[in-house]
Amino acid sequence: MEASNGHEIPKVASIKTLADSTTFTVVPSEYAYTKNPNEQGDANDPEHSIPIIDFSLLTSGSPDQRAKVIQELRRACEEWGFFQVTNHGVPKSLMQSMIDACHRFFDLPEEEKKEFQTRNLLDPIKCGTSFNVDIEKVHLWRDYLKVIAHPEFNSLYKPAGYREVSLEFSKRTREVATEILRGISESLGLEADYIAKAMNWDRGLQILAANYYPVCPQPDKAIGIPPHTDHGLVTLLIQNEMGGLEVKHKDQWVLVNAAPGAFVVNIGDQMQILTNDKYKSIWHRAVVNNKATRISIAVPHGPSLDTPALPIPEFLEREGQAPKYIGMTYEKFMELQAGPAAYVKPCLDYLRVKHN
Ligand SMILES: O=C(O)CCC(=O)C(=O)O
Ligand SMILES: [Fe+2]
Repeated sequence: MEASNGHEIPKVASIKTLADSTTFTVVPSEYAYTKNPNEQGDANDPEHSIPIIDFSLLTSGSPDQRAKVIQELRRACEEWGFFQVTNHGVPKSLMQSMIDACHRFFDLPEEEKKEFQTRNLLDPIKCGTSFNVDIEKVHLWRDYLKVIAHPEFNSLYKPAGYREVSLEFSKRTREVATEILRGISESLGLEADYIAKAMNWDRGLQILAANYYPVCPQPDKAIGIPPHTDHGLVTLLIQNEMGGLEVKHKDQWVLVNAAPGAFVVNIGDQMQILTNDKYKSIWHRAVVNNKATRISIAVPHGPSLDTPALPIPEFLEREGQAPKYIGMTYEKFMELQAGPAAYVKPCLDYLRVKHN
């Protein structure tokens, strides 16, 4: 970027560099973000805990057990849009290795990360800081690394071990996501593979999106990721020992206390479209802390890029509903979400059918 006097304006440094470089006692003004204290949920309220789905009963339970879990899944999707998945069979050690590999990437010297800094949304590998430093008003206390793992597997060649670990992690996570999608399909009264077929899941997008949140001297005055919804069908998330994911539930922000080794799963925008608002894509955010670096890996799974999601006809017919959304390819939708339009109103609102 160039200023009017022709001088280069330095790009915003990674927040890691900034946080490592000085002993900050205050959040720099470019990062100042205010949260509404009245919306903070009570962390001790037992009601404020996202539902737990026992994955083993989906795949190897008796038909009765499976039917019961599908009911629980339906309730979790309707009432929360977020749930934890336990007993999924992905080894804790693999999850930990994936977090460690991403940590080693963020720890590379800034010079070595530069080659992966790009602005193009769908580049197979990209790293950067904040969200959209060119247009945003407030910078986020977060660096990221996004690698597309499906339909084509991509990988970094450094740090050592990243390729092997991310290949195994992306495969195993995708298997879990596929089963969850089957369960969600059934919970809507459809064939288990209905959504996968309609969304061209075999060519579907899977992104390994790692977030790095350094220690912040004033956690209440900055934000890791502000309120947003995820663009895909379902996102599966893991994190290191530091919490920070908050979910908007009944107008309050609820901190997700995930069991160690569990996946945190949430419904994305494409699923809200398919279900004509029955399963909503829930607002969530990442807060930062003043104790230790937090790393999360969000793994959004979506349709193939050329597939437009539309409310499911069989579902509409059964519910006697008119479609609430028009179609847009997943690629166009992602572009919309990454651009200035997303600051004007939620992206789903651009697709809502207008009734006169
Ligand atoms: O770090 C987290 O817990 C949330 C990450 C997230 O929401 C995202 O990457 O979309
Ligand atoms: Fe998210």
